[in-house]
Amino acid sequence: MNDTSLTLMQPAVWRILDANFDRAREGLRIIEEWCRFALNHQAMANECKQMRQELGMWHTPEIRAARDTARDVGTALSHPREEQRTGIEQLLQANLCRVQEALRVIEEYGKLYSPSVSSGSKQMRYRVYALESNLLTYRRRQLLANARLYLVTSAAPDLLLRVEAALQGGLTLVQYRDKQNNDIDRLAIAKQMCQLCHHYGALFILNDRVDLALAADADGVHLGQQDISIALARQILGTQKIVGRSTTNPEEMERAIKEGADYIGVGPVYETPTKAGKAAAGLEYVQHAAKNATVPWFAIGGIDNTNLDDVLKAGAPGVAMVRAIMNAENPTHAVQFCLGMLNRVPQVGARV
Ligand SMILES: Cc1ncc(COP(=O)(O)OP(=O)(O)O)c(N)n1
Ligand SMILES: Cc1nc(C(=O)O)sc1CCOP(=O)(O)O
Ligand SMILES: [Mg+2]
Repeated sequence: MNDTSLTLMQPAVWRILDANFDRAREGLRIIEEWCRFALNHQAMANECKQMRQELGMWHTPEIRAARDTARDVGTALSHPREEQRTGIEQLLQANLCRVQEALRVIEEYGKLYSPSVSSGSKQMRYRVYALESNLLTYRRRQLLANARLYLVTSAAPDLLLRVEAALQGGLTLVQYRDKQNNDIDRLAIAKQMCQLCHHYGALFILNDRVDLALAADADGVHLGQQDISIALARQILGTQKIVGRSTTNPEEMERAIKEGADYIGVGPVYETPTKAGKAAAGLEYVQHAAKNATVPWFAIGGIDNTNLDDVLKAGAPGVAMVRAIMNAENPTHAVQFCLGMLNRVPQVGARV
């Protein structure tokens, strides 16, 4: 490229850089506010602030001077989706994308302006990817720590409708448990259920199958005592995903926690046709968990609204249910009722 053509295109390049420095900084500010005021997460808020300051240094007066808002044909353009965000997750995601796109533009057009700005922008884009992954992991762990009711699904002709009804009652944690479909159907259902859960801001966990959890981009997997090790599941899924483990006695609980389970199932509290043949561990095991568990845990097995109070009195901070929700006439009301009871009992100490 010769000097003349460079001079001719310079105002356009500077206008592009100016607009994208603004875009990246604004997006970062929106994410920073959430990290600071909602998550109270100093490290993530500081990372956003530092990136904004670095962008501010690259955004020199000469680039700012190229701004020509009056002639900008793009100021009135907005996508209908920009006006409507259904939840905080979507809002954060949209702004992370906005920052990543702006940094990519700066990286490319920056090559015509300053190689150091271009390469700095590329490095910053990778920092934003890391921030995105940290934010997602943090949100997952928070949702898990705060979840008190866990729906484990059973086969139903209107499975997704029932899960949606339960989500409408305020459920934030769902496990897809399917012992009868083939893998093609399982994966298709898992993907749909995952989307549904995320639409309602809930976590989606897959029972047994790490491979399908990965393929469906689930938030995690639930492993039984006969399934693969927690370490191997992490190796396959990555450190950001949740790995839960069933436990039936104090030894299994201790081992699951030592092996790094993110949460444990504690049961069966009562014998249940959903898991026929498995002896009840009883309320004594719930009491043991209440004293000893150091990760989030859910009492499971035969729990419904007739005995929930006993399970809560034994010290369970959260419960997992199949029939009480899946077979309820109205899953929304069933969830609301159980959450009402669960929330009457204050959370004693930290669950994480
Ligand atoms: C929350 C929760 N706890 C325990 C179980 C049981 O898991 P597992 O022992 O693998 O048995 P199946 O569910 O596979 O029959 C669970 N699913 N969820
Ligand atoms: C899937 C499962 N796991 C259990 C365990 O103790 O590990 S009990 C259970 C079934 C729970 O079903 P319901 O709520 O219908 O009794
Ligand atoms: Mg299992």
